[in-house]
Amino acid sequence: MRSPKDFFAPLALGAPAPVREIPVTPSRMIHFFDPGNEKMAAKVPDIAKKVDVLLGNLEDAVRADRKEAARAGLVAIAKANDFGKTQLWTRVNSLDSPWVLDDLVTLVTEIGDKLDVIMVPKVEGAQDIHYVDRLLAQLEARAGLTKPLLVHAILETASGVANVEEIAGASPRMQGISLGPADLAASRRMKTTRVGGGHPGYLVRTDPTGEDLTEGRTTYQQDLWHYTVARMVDACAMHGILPYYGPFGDIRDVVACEDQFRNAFLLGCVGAWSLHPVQIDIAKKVFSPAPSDVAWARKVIAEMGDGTGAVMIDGKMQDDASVKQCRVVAELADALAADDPELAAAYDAATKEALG
Ligand SMILES: CC(C)(COP(=O)(O)OP(=O)(O)OC[C@H]1O[C@@H](n2cnc3c(N)ncnc32)[C@H](O)[C@@H]1OP(=O)(O)O)[C@@H](O)C(=O)NCCC(=O)NCCSC(=O)C[C@](C)(O)C(=O)O
Ligand SMILES: [Mg+2]
Repeated sequence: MRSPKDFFAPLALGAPAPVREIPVTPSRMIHFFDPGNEKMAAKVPDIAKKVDVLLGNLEDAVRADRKEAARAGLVAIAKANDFGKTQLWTRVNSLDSPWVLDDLVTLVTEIGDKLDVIMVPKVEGAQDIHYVDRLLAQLEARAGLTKPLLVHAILETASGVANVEEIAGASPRMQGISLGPADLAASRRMKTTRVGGGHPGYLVRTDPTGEDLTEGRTTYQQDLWHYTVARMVDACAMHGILPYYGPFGDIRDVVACEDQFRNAFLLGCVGAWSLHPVQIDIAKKVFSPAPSDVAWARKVIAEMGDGTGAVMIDGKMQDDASVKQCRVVAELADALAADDPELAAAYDAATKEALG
């Protein structure tokens, strides 16, 4: 464990100083693509205009014999394009794989100035982040980078969940954490066979009403990921970094995808992954606060004055704590609206109506 006094010191001579605050730029959807897949890569310049984050994936979902092609494809795409405000991230191979060292060396030295965040899969504990932290500092120094790369961990092993607080605080590079429900399910020996989402067998049932135990008993499906997402959100909030729901593998089921994303949004996540173009708009809709919620938040803030005391608004008690929640929603809305005139107009129209 580094001394708190050294926490913000660069880990290699010539490496840029770590950031003190994680930049909070919109990241409602982290859009995954395989940079070695020519069809997908061809769509990337257009997709870049619609997403907050583009992520060139090198890990799972890329076949072993396509790993080098994916890495080279990402280098070529990053060199050939300027994605403007859209962030460019990558997911490198896992730290125990034969590919990760070349992933890091190649990407940082070739396109380190174009990359914002490096996502590290299957993180088990702070030791994995420390390894990446030092290596990135050495490579940044070699590449002459002036802006430090940030690190995002995937929470997808049982030990990662057990150590999530120390992972979140392991380095000033830590930008955020995403839930990885598929590997996490396998690591925990859960009996699901899907990538994220619920399971019809995970339910509670109302009590019997008579002798027949099968009659008239409503069941309610429960959220398999509630505990993990809530714990991840706390760990991230404690360390000033950002939590994300990960992938929803049933691409066809856009309805359940929206529900899963919304649960994560309400619990504190700032975004989710889009694996297919159809999931981009779902994430945009869910992770941009609804105009009616923004209008309500702005109304409470306006009526609460300096934010202290207690008042009744539309029959509901408001005080310091509710105005703080309203500020979370209103500040997020302002940040998103700053780059999105359509959203700005929707928020302003709803506010005008609410304030009368
Ligand atoms: C699901 C798949 C196979 C369906 O791919 P498809 O070709 O069958 O779908 P489609 O509907 O036929 O595609 C229509 C068009 O969109 C294109 N397309 C399709 N997807 C994309 C995309 N993402 N970005 C850009 N373009 C895309 C596709 O190439 C096609 O182009 P075309 O019209 O010219 O023929 C495909 O969408 C895909 O491979 N997506 C990415 C999958 C991925 O990255 N998985 C890894 C993340 S999840 C994970 O790792 C788990 C975790 C966290 O680690 C853990 O929980 O443990
Ligand atoms: Mg995984």
